[in-house]
Amino acid sequence: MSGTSSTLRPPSDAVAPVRHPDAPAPGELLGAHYEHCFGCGGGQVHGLRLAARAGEGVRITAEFTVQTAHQGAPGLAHGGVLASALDETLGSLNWLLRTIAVTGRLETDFVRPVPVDTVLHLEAEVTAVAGRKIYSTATGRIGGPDGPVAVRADALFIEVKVDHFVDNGRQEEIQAAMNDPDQIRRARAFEVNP
Ligand SMILES: CCCCCCCC/C=C\CCCCCCCC(=O)SCCNC(=O)CCNC(=O)[C@H](O)C(C)(C)COP(=O)(O)OP(=O)(O)OC[C@H]1O[C@@H](n2cnc3c(N)ncnc32)[C@H](O)[C@@H]1OP(=O)(O)O
Repeated sequence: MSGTSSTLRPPSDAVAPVRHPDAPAPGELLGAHYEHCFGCGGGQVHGLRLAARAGEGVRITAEFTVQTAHQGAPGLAHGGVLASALDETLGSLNWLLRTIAVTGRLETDFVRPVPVDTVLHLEAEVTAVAGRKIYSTATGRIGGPDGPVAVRADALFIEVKVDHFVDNGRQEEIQAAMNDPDQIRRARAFEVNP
């Protein structure tokens, strides 16, 4: 059983997404947008450490290995962790648009159980853009990149300015990020829009 709510259907004035000319080349490993991100950072002991790669057009591929710390039922991945992996993969599409956007809505279908130690092969794509609204979709397959779909999601991301983080994040981490030239460089990679 699956279905997408009407808020995730692009409006009639939506346009096709455009890959930014300075987007990472297809095949390029994207790296973390923030070292302490639960989804992609290396600084979180139980984080997903999801590794995403730029694809062709406005597509991303990513891999994530389910760890013992990610269990819900015995030996099986927690659904919230799988939703996080989908969310992170969809968030990585920001690199291709060179736009900063955050998840407004995420709808997930859990199709097959995902055991611990499984490599989840994720793929995401921007489907449409309407003003600040970015529509996207993702799948997670098990047993290989062409294996059966275990999870899938549709999402609506909303474009924000860097102020979204500066104004709302805890001061401690914001200050540390602002003092980190590498973090500033990564934030700029999203902000330079023509
Ligand atoms: C020096 C510092 C350096 C920092 C550097 C950082 C670099 C970082 C780079 C990259 C980061 C990428 C991170 C990816 C991580 C993975 C993705 C996540 O998990 S993100 C976390 C979870 N998401 C949130 O925490 C959002 C919380 N929500 C909000 O903040 C607001 O609600 C926000 C920004 C989403 C929208 O608020 P509004 O006031 O800006 O805009 P309004 O007017 O409400 O919405 C705009 C349009 O979108 C629709 N909309 C908004 N939310 C919707 C929803 N939930 N469902 C349907 N439509 C929605 C509205 O109906 C409106 O549509 P109409 O223009 O009128 O057609």
